[in-house]
Amino acid sequence: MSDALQTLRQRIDAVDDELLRLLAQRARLAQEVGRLKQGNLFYRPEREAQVLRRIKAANPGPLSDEAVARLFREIMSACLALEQPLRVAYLGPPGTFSQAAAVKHFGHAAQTVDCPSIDDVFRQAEAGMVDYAVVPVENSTEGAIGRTLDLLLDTSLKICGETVVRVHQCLLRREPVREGIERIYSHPQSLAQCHEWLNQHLPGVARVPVSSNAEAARLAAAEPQAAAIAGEMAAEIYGLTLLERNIEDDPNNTTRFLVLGRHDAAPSGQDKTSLVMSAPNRPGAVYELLGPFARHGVSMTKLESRPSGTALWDYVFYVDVEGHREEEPVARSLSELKNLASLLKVLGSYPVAVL
Ligand SMILES: O=C(O)C(=O)C[C@]1(C(=O)O)C=C[C@@H](O)C=C1
Repeated sequence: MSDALQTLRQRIDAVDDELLRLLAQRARLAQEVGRLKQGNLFYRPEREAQVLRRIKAANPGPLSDEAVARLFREIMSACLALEQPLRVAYLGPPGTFSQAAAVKHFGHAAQTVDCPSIDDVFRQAEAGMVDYAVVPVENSTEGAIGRTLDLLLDTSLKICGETVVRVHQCLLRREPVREGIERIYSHPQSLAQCHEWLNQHLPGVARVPVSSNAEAARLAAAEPQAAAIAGEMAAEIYGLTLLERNIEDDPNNTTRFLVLGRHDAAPSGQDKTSLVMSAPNRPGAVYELLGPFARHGVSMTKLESRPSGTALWDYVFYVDVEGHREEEPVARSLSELKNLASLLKVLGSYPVAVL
């Protein structure tokens, strides 16, 4: 080993020792916070968002803001696990983008619990079998996830966070070559998202829709002539070779997930409030529902309508606005809306996704 290399590695070792000492100091402080919180909520989404935002703003480089935020996410995850280990339900099986979303939001110290359906994810959290739930709510190419919106209408759970995952699809196979693939398994949405790539690179190969990308990976692991389209994490879990990365036709393909718990979040300084409302059946009623937000200068970031499920042509509106329900402009808008809407349910106020 050259002298220069040896010296640099010695200096890295010294920095690592110092980092370790500081991490232990941070973990002990978090334990003290945990003792103060006894009987209260341990997971504090607003505080975590503030820590990550502060770190990104203070980042001197050369690591990217994203990289330092990911590191601090894991540090907080490990510190929180000392206070209270968390269980988080997601739409399984293991290896789905929902699991990636749960890990991205809570870090690797949280225990993720796979559920067979979105209904089951809600049920597990409602019944207190898990502490939090992570559910997909919208995709940039496919639009709203209807089942999640429908379940939000009746649940006792509150939205306490959001996270956004870039959906990068990969071609996975047991054999390390592209030749000889006879069929490709994937979720119908993923097959659709990779339509052009498949036409160009694997024309004539049968596309077989299955219930999830992870299920596709599981099947491909058992069949030498098959391949799967799934996320990178499925390759490791199911022992497959990653033949091609980023084969989705739209490179910005993104899914937004909601974090649900039995509480929402305190104001973090940069928040969203989600609500669902419906208008009485008379001319101009829907228009009037939007008035309070306009009058109080509250920006709307999403408006989605769904059949109410009660009467024909009766709709409910899912709305996201900027700001926290405890902050004056949103609070005033909501109190005016109470008199205008035939249904008004605040689904939660929560920090805007940082990572
Ligand atoms: O500040 C707190 O309330 C803590 O418990 C500490 C800490 C952290 O590691 O910074 C850990 C968990 C919480 O979700 C938020 C922050």
